[in-house]
Amino acid sequence: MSLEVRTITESEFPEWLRAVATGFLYAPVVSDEEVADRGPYTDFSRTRGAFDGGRCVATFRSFAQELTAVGGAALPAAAVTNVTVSPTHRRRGLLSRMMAEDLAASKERGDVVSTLNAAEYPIYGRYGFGPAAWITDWEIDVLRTGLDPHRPLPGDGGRIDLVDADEVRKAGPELYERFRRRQPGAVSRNERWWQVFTGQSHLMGSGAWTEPFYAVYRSASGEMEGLVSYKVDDHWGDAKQPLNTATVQGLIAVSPAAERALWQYLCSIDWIVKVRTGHRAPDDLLPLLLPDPRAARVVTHADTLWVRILDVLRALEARTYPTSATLVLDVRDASGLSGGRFRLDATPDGASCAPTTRTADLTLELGELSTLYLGDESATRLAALGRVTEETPGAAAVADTLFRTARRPWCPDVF
Ligand SMILES: CC(=O)SCCNC(=O)CCNC(=O)[C@H](O)C(C)(C)COP(=O)(O)OP(=O)(O)OC[C@H]1O[C@@H](n2cnc3c(N)ncnc32)[C@H](O)[C@@H]1OP(=O)(O)O
Repeated sequence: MSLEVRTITESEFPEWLRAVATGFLYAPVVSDEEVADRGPYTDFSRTRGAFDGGRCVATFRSFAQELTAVGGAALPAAAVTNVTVSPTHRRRGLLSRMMAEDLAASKERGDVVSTLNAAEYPIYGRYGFGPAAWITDWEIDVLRTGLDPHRPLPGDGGRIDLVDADEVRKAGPELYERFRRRQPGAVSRNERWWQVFTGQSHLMGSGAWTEPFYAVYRSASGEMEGLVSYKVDDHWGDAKQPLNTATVQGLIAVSPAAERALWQYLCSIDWIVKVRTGHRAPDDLLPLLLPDPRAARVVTHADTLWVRILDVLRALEARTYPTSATLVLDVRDASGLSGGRFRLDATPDGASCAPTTRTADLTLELGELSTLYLGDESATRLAALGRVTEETPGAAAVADTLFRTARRPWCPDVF
């Protein structure tokens, strides 16, 4: 029997969610509560499934998102998520079919990029995605930091306050908007994101909810500049010494002072001997905020945000460049959606990009351009790996002066 790939109807949503649970190896049952909870945040015209008879055997969904480009522009993005194919139906091209349909629809809609978090590294490169932002998680050995536990409060006139979930839902979104508009690689959050963050709604497979602690930093003028959510385990040593670990669920700050104050606060709570930071930017201020940076040990370092440029011209014009240069890029895209030869004229005051017949300076696959886009990767490094071809000697170095950024992009969210 042939497999039908199509968008689903609302009445098929419970069966589709069961297929998601199956693909992600969660218990393959879905409660009415979950269906009711997620329905309003699911665009069924962008929710695809593959059906074998009446059974859903593959799932794929995209939703409207904004991605912050270098310089702060909010790019219309199609965020891809809930990608599964049941173990009985893998390696028959179902993912490729659903992806091709969604990418074409997103391009048609006018989205500039597609984004996703890849479960496994080898899956998405073939579709033009490239890893564009990475994360690092640290574990801080609090007793080795060199921070003075007798001075836990910010020394800058600001203050730390514990708040409850209601206040987080009220003030968090505005704080996050300020943060993401200045953070290349950050993505927009919807209302459901805040519901999940504060326990009003639950992600599939996330286990029983326990209420975290929430603390905010307010500057001397009273403005909220930072928010942290953390949970603490209950672990005591045999000799009755406290050995608790605080695990950060999220820490967002719009000033270095807020960042410093919140880490200092976490490292000064009695009984806590370890702080696990959660996903931070690889060049986070954190280790260097500690008198002894070696107290922070890297526990995870991994690609997180994958980007697939849909519209090269608009993507290149939307970001900023620190210097003036012209570069002709021959961008290969096997899908036929986004490739071509483009001339980028960049200046610090703005950039223009247009199709061209001029000889290329660099030839590269779309996925490599997507990897370079947020400034986190070096064209010189990709050229050394044979993944970017220099048609004009020195063109990779020119690309690096244009694309690379002083601070690394960061996407704190998993979606
Ligand atoms: C954004 C997100 O939601 S990430 C979550 C992704 N989902 C998962 O990891 C859940 C478990 N895995 C799965 O459900 C499936 O294996 C999927 C979705 C990853 C792949 O679905 P499939 O329908 O098997 O993929 P499809 O048959 O279209 O494969 C296309 C190509 O990708 C390759 N491929 C697919 N999955 C993988 C993988 N995990 N690792 C390496 N290569 C892969 C296939 O071999 C095939 O290569 P080919 O064209 O050279 O033959």
